[in-house]
Amino acid sequence: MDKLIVTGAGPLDGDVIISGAKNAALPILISSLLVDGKLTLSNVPHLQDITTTMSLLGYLGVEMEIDERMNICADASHVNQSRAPYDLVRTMRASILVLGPLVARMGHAEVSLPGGCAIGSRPVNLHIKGLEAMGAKVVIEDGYIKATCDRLRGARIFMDMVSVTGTENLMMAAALAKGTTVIENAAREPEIVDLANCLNAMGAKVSGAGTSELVIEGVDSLHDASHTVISDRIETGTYLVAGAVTRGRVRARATEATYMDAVLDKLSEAGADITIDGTSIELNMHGRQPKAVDIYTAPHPAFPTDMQAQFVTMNALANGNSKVVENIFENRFMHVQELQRMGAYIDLEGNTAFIKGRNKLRGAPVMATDLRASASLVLAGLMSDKPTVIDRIYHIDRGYESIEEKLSRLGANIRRIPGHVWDKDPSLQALVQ
Ligand SMILES: CC(=O)N[C@H]1[C@@H](OP(=O)(O)OP(=O)(O)OC[C@H]2O[C@@H](n3ccc(=O)[nH]c3=O)[C@H](O)[C@@H]2O)O[C@H](CO)[C@@H](O)[C@@H]1O
Ligand SMILES: C=C(OP(=O)(O)O)C(=O)O
Repeated sequence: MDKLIVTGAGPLDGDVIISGAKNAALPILISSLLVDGKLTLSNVPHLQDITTTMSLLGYLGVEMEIDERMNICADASHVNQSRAPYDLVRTMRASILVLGPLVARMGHAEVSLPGGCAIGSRPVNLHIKGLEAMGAKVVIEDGYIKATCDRLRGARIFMDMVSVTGTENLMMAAALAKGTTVIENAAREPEIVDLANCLNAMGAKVSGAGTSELVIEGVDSLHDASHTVISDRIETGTYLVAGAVTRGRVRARATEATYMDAVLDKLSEAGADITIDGTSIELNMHGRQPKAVDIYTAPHPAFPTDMQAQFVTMNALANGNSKVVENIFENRFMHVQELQRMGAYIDLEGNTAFIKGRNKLRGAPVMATDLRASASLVLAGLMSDKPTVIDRIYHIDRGYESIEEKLSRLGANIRRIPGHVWDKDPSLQALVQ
């Protein structure tokens, strides 16, 4: 297995180009299933999750062309499968998003219960309840969600928890339903708005995206369209925190500050100078140690759970004490144990991490347990006095495009060691003895 080795190398300084948003690109790519024609996408990030989604769509009969700049043309004219097997959906949570489009388009879907980051139990009851309200008959058998319906019909759906993929699944299903669907307590994330914009470009009638009431007037069919995926606000936030942790200066380019109020607000509170100029966001610490900040995760526009782990690392390296409360997922503190191995002072009590900041951490062999946890370990390695060897980095490759190249360009000391090189090199192995 590949590993990352990160060694502290002083303040980061430079520009980083932000990729398209994973969590927008995945539902949008999957929305191609709704069209008897072509969806052409640009600004798609080069990530393992995109490859996984393309394999799944290919299996379902979507023909795909991709160029070297990651422009993807998905042609779903010949979709001939409505079963998404375990092997293709087990590594990625977003695979559940084929459920709504397949029932809407084919009248039938069988989707294996999905995997993804092990950050909580992550049920899909709201996806199922919403489809049932639209007239689908749904059973769970042998690990598969099996849904059937001749034609979905519009319905009034109340989501009793705010669910991002739940809202997306139902929005896509409702686009081809007969009649009008209203989703109450819908998620308001920028990725929801991006999906709605893409669906509307295909001829759907979605309004209210970005508010908690979505109205979708079903249409009989959708048509060819092109769409550019929005920038990744979580990748942006991660590089800005890298700048904060190392007391440096990082300018994130090709991004969008309006998606990021909660995160930018906390970085300012931590003592960063933040300058927004068009599609660039610059963070400058002027050599200062960040100040500890309290964090409470909640659905957008509040502080995103996908930035919690990175802020735990920042607080572990900050001046002062802080608490970080995780309100979305019940098991999203697995990075804490690894950060403790690196010398971080963190006490965990239920869904709250109590953190006492310190100047530096100590490099250690650590294990990536999920996507953002992996990022938090890389950030910790940037301020450690010995090499940090991060194992199981396939998690990070799900969501960060070329992370070692982007960080190296900012001045970080980070190397990817392919598994076969690691296995044959005792000097590398000595780093974890
Ligand atoms: C591919 C993608 O976009 N992933 C994001 C998406 O995940 P995902 O869409 O899976 O997360 P949800 O918004 O659905 O989850 C929010 C909360 O609702 C609960 N819930 C959800 C669905 C359901 O049917 N029943 C239920 O109880 C979940 O257990 C969780 O406690 O939003 C999360 C919250 O911002 C992010 O961390 C993930 O990066
Ligand atoms: C949790 C995440 O991804 P997923 O929902 O695909 O597991 C994430 O992007 O942080």
